[in-house]
Amino acid sequence: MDTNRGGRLVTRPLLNDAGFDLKFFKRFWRITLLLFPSCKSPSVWLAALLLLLGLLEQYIIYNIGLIPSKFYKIFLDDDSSEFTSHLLYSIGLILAEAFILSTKLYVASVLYITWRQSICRALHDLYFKNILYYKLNVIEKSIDNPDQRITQDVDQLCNKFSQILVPLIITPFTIGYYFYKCWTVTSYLGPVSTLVFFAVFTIINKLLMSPVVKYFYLQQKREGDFRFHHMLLRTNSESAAFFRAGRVERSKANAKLHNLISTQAKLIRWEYALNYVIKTADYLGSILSYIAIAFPIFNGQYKDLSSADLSSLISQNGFFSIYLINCFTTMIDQSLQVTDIAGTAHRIGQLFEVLGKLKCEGIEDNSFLYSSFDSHFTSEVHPLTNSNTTAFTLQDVTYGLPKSLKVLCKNLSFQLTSGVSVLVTGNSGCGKTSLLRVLSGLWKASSGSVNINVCLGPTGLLYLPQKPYFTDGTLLEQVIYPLQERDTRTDEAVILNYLKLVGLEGLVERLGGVNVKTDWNWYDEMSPGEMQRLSFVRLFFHKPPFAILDEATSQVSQEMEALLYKTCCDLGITYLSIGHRTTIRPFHDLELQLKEDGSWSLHSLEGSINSSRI
Ligand SMILES: Nc1ncnc2c1ncn2[C@@H]1O[C@H](COP(=O)(O)OP(=O)(O)OP(=O)(O)O)[C@@H](O)[C@H]1O
Repeated sequence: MDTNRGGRLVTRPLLNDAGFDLKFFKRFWRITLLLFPSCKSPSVWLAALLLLLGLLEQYIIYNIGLIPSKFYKIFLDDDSSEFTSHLLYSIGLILAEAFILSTKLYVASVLYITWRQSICRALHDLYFKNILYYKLNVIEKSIDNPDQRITQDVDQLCNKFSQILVPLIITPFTIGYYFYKCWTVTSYLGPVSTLVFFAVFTIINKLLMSPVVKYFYLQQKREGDFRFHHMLLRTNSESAAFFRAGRVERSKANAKLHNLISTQAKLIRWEYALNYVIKTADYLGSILSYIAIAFPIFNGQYKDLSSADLSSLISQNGFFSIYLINCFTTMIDQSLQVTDIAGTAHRIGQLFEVLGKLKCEGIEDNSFLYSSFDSHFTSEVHPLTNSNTTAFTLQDVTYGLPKSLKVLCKNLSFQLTSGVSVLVTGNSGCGKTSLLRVLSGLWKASSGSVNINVCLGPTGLLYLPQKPYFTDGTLLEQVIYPLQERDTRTDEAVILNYLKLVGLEGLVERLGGVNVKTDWNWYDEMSPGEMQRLSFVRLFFHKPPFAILDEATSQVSQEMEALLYKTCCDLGITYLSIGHRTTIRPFHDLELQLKEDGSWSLHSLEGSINSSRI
């Protein structure tokens, strides 16, 4: 069951989603190899240490369990000399147990973070390779919520597995041992009655658990819906306030709250019944050992024992039988946990599989960091040495929506050469931005060739989208993006000048400097026009020979727009822009007009120099 198809709810992956098929085992094996990459890896040593601590813990628990029986014997024998030594021995055992327990928890936590780091890194290596993150999130929709799989599922898997690993190995042996111990005291009665008792309560528990689990996950879903509604309003509170939308928002929030509360009420009722059964089992379990031992005592099997020895034996048996029940309970808990772990491992394995498949498909990314190749999209990355470089050439390119037969543009041929800026026009939805996606290799052209001769990125062809992208970090980090400080020499004075040029010096004042640490969410702190101006500062800072401007000035005034285009010209940046305003036409040499029927035309802005129609 996956309650998170919409990407905003908590998921509890269940094995039902996966199924125990060959693929499942392959995925599980892949995760296991990541958890234990080699015999000498730290996780193997940590797991071995954990196992050793688990065995020691069992030994100490056994001895602690026998402490009361020994005390009974000491008191009934009136043996004061033994009392002190047994007391010291008991305190020693308890201290040792406390030490082992906390060390075990510590080692399990270290193991958990080691595993989390190695799985997340392996996923990051694939996810951030080229543009796989885009492909997976936007085009390849075969798996849900990759972000949740990386951030939550990996965490759950590592956390649960680190806790369960040792009990999973040890519990079958402890069950066998305490079964035998019970048998030696009460013959078959003790172990069999424990087993029957356990089986009966497990069945009742299981019957009551089903509705509790169902309503628990429904509650999680409703909780998510409720929170999401408040989050949506928080993010868009200004727009809602302009609408004076308090009444409709309140009624929607109340409807979500009502759904949540009614589910919680049902959950509470089922939990009431379940708790009643659990408490009954707890207390009945504590007297079960007396029922089992009553038979051999009343049958005279222990009539030769002194009162002290008999009390001691009764106490011992109490411990054996309660611990046996405890072991059975642990085993059931483990089986539930194993189901969860298997489901989560399946989801993570699936993500690895899809990323691996996409990687093999060879998504192109000739950014400044990487360079690769595919049949429709070729790159010959070279440094720009002369002023007549062609940034890209499109030859007979036909493109459409991914995984769809809808064609947006047919047999398009044109190029972007330095000094000749191109304006792309056309009605909304005709495929202007899609052309940029094809150019950048995000979408594949269905036919024709796209030759990119420069690096996609700040040293070759920089892209400025309509909605600028800002990451977290300082103002300087926004400007130098997608480079990092270690990749480039940054001159704060230059950045400051550009900020002043576009009228953003106020930002520096608010932040206290260009490179002052801030926890700003940049989208909340700036107006859309300011974001676009800051985006241009990024362009001016990098001064690439070519730029793609996708309605990058739609939110600024015409005066500012003219200033931004003029500065591009002054800096020698040749651009391909998309824009609707007629005022930007003078800044371009050619117009590429896209039509809704898939045809196109290319002409000089002073007069047509070339045109084609299909
Ligand atoms: N990720 C996507 N998956 C499928 N279809 C998409 C995707 N993004 C856009 N489209 C569709 O592709 C078509 C062209 O979109 P595109 O963004 O290229 O239009 P546009 O000409 O830039 O429009 P506008 O001027 O409004 O920005 C539209 O019908 C749009 O719905």
